Amino acid sequence: MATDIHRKVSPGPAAAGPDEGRVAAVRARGLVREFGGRRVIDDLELTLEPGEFVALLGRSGCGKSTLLRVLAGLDREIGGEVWVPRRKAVAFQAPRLMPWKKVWRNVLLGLPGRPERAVAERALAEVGLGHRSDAWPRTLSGGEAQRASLARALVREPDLLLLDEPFGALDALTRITAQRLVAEVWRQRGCAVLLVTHDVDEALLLADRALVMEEGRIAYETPVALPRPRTPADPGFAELRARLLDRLGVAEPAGGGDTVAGSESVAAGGTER
Ligand SMILES: Nc1ncnc2c1ncn2[C@@H]1O[C@H](COP(=O)(O)OP(=O)(O)OP(=O)(O)O)[C@@H](O)[C@H]1O
Repeated sequence: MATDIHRKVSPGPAAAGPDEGRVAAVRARGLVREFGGRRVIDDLELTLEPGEFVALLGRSGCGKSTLLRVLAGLDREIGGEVWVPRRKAVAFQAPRLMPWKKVWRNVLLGLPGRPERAVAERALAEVGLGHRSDAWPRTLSGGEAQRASLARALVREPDLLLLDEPFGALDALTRITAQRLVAEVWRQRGCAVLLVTHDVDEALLLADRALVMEEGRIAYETPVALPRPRTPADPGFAELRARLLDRLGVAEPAGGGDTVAGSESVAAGGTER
């Protein structure tokens, strides 16, 4: 059914489709993924600019993880066209560390050549885990394991970092620390990030742009033009949260921020696609 569009993966740090002169970190055109004849991704269009941080929201089962796997090159049974940079890395909700390898060896897992331990140690230091380099994965806390997983992504020097609910299993405090870490890594590295999350606040704290996926497409998007660093108390945050929750079909609890009344203002600032 599908053409193997990964032949079109760009060799450079960014991806440029033949239709446009501009470079982009991700470009998907008419992307389709079917499972048993059911279209989970259905004619999806998506562009990420180099260095852009984009959050992808959507109801459970709408196809977010499927899209991420396609962009990561883990799933090639697709139709349509995708351009992604060669240097890309992915981190999942479960850290997926090999229990029989020490942390630093896990970080280097799958890297081509024979990278030196110092490469792993630099990435571990970047995520605040330099002191656990020699540890076994089972001795790490959930937050530490997730940071090791992020270090494993960072040693790939990605131009595109794909994050699939990386903080989903963390407790609230650890999650805040992990979010700040990702914000800092992104600020320092300047790579494009696509973050799948169920958490609207997380999307608004981190992203330049929030997308809502519905029935296999990007159905809605809104810029998040708030100064950084952000907190949920920032002016404009509550309105954006209300707008996104509304678009996701979730009502805010009574008293939960300055709700947006009426469909006109809900649409204001965002774009239906
Ligand atoms: N390998 C597969 N075989 C068959 N169906 C699949 C496969 N992978 C995903 N699906 C189906 O595709 C749909 C989208 O799944 P996906 O995991 O992408 O959703 P999601 O938006 O990430 O969901 P969640 O937010 O719950 O993680 C689901 O109905 C799922 O059952």
